[in-house]
Amino acid sequence: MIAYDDALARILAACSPLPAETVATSIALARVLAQDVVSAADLPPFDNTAMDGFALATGGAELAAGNEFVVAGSQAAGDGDAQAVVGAACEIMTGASLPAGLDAVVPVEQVAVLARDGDGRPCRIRLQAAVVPGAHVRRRGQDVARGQTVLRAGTRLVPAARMLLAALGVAEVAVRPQVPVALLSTGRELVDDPRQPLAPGQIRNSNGPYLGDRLAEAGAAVVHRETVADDPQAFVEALQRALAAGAQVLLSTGAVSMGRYDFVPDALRGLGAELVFHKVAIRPGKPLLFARLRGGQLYFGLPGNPVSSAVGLRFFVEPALRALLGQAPECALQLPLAAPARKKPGLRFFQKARVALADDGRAQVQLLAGQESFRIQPLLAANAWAVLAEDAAELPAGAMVAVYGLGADGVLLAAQADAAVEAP
Ligand SMILES: Nc1nc2c(c(=O)[nH]1)N[C@H]1C(S)=C(S)[C@@H](COP(=O)(O)OP(=O)(O)OC[C@H]3O[C@@H](n4cnc5c(N)ncnc54)[C@H](O)[C@@H]3O)O[C@H]1N2
Ligand code: MOO
Ligand SMILES: [Mg+2]
Repeated sequence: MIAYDDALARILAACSPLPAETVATSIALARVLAQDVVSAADLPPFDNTAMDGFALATGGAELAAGNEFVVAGSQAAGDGDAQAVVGAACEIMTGASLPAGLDAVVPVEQVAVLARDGDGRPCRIRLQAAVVPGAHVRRRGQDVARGQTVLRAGTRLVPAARMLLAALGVAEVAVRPQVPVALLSTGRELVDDPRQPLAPGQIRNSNGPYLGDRLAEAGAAVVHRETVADDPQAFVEALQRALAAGAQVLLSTGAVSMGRYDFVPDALRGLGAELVFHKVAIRPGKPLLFARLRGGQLYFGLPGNPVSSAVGLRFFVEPALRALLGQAPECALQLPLAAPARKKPGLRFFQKARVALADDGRAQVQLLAGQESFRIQPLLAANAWAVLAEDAAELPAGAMVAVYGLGADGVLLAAQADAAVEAP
């Protein structure tokens, strides 16, 4: 049995980033950048006004209230470059480029219109408030300067990133491919079809759907999915179908512990795989296995209990996916425990947890009731995983513990720490 940190180091040593591919930005949502994005443009692309009003030349000094201007010209969003009439103001609409020679904008609410032309357009105004140089002007390049690195390799393209790429006119991006993953559920007791009545001794396959959903969020594409009974030969055939489908990472659930039908380790050895480790000093999920297949593919044998398989995915598979996607390892938040806790020393515990706000408004972490690895329901109350160190035994309230989001896909725990939803 090895320690978690050792297990993780061995996994990461087996992972290098998948070769990059170029895709249209329009279809790149949730993909991970393989290269930095350097802006080829300024944003905003030209000086423009933030307010509807009148553009003025201040001459570099504040214009006092009471100043009067003739209004010559009108500039709206979409109009091209314009030249100001010397000494005159220009009517201007939000987003319009600033006529050359003008450097400040006074909002329409802050002027008195002294005269209008035959079409009702203002032709003479008086300032009702002082106007400073640069007022209400959005400068070219104020948001993004040309040549600036706006997104780093390893960044997931969330909607805000795509908004920026769209604003900059970036048509294509170099990204990592989604990691092709196969999902094998083992166990003759498992039933996949929710309409099929259960015979005595049968249960429904709950790990398969959970892992499939989480894998999609974590940047993987499930290329093969199969449920096999406790039959080593059927398992080997399923594994070969997974490889034929192009899987680079294979996950199985079940059949890795001490039982008569826990055939996965031997079946892998029979295929010439290198068993990198089997059994880790953690709870839940202790019988977890990691192997490299003959073709170099990564194999994770996740224990069958539902929460054990979830922990295996979150703390073993997801770090591997991040490495394959060229992403840096995650950092944990450190948050105080809401209540004292006890645990068995020697094992690292991964606990269903809820980050919530205490009365003083600070985030704290609550370890949920029902930590047994067969209990799915507490996962719904959880918004985080709390990790209790190997050497810890008695943890007082307020002790700092490492906290991770439910998935590694970058949801900020702070955002999840909403006090509105109470833990049961
Ligand atoms: N003598 C020992 N027995 C067990 C040990 C041990 O150290 N010594 N470890 C226990 C721990 S911890 C775990 S975790 C499990 C791991 O078992 P396996 O990985 O071999 O998984 P199975 O035996 O196939 O199944 C375990 C459990 O999970 C249910 N299961 C399996 N697949 C699914 C699925 N897709 N959806 C829902 N539930 C699933 C299965 O029916 C069993 O109840 O071993 C302990 N035993
Ligand atoms: O570790 Mo098992 O995963 O406790 O149920
Ligand atoms: Mg078993």
